Amino acid sequence: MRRVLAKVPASTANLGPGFDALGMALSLYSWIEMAEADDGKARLELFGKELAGLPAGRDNLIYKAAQLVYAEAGVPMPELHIAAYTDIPLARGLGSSAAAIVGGLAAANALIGSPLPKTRLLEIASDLEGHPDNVGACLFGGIVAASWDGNRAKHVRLDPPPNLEVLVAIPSFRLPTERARHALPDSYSRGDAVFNIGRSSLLVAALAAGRLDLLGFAMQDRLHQPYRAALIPGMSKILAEAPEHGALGAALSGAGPTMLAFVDSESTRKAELERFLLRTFAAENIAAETLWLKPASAGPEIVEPGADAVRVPLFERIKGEVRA
Ligand SMILES: Nc1ncnc2c1ncn2[C@@H]1O[C@H](COP(=O)(O)OP(=O)(O)O)[C@@H](O)[C@H]1O
Ligand SMILES: N[C@@H](CCOP(=O)(O)O)C(=O)O
Repeated sequence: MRRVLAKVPASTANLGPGFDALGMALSLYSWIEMAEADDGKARLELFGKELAGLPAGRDNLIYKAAQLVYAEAGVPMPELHIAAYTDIPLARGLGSSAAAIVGGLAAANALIGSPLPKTRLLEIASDLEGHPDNVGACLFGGIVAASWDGNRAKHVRLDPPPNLEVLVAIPSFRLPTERARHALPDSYSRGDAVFNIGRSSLLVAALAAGRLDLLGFAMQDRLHQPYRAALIPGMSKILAEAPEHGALGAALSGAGPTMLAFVDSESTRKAELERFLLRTFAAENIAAETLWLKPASAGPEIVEPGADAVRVPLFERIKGEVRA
């Protein structure tokens, strides 16, 4: 029986001004193991505290994504055995839902011999997620600029500049993306639209050219961060003052509540920046943890055991650690 294991990266969407358009994959991962059921019964095993309480049947996001691959490929849908574990905290703006979707799509596609190109997986993923930014980064790795018209998605992937490190401050509370989208207005002034077009275009060019000195200016946003600030105490102060504490630029990660700062890997001010982020959240009575991450250059990596392998050793080890 075939069995595959997908290692899927986290992602940060928007990067400030690139609302629903820009994303970067991050070195924090979800693991999804998938096989066609030999006993004809659907089964989903969820490991670790993050996935506790999520649907454990065909209504799970991973399972739904897998079903779409079989349907699109015209392959009869078998029952699936799926096991999942994630280090990506849920509903914090680090792309856990994108990782579940992309992992489900990539694993199912690999199981049936990869009939669907990744460009088509991007369209299916954008449809499920509702926007192409973090699914794009999760699928292709690196930095992705993507545009989706509700049917077709086009993207360009950039290698992240060398020397770019990512500090995230992750509050302990969850903020579902859907709720954070409801805080946004239905229309914007021409001034705000022009502001964001300028910053977002400059940001993509700066990232492509390795102009890290421009990030502070280019990451400014008027389309979503100002409206979400009320949901995330401390956010406005972090955006305004992170550069004074050594950040190249700062943004709300995705829909939040995680705050992200880009840092030059050779900076001598990393500890100062980390203290500033934690202190700012603490002043608002928000417990938070920091993580130092790197841009992840790869999308889903598929590990396929040989025909005689019964289980994937790596996933067994992860599950063993989680169960212990
Ligand atoms: N492995 C998973 N299996 C099923 N659903 C998941 C999984 N990972 C994430 N989700 C769903 O995605 C939701 C979080 O998505 P969202 O609010 O967009 O935040 P983010 O993607 O930034 O973590 C979770 O509450 C859960 O419903
Ligand atoms: N462009 C979306 C991105 C949401 O990312 P997530 O990781 O928070 O799901 C938005 O800003 O709503």
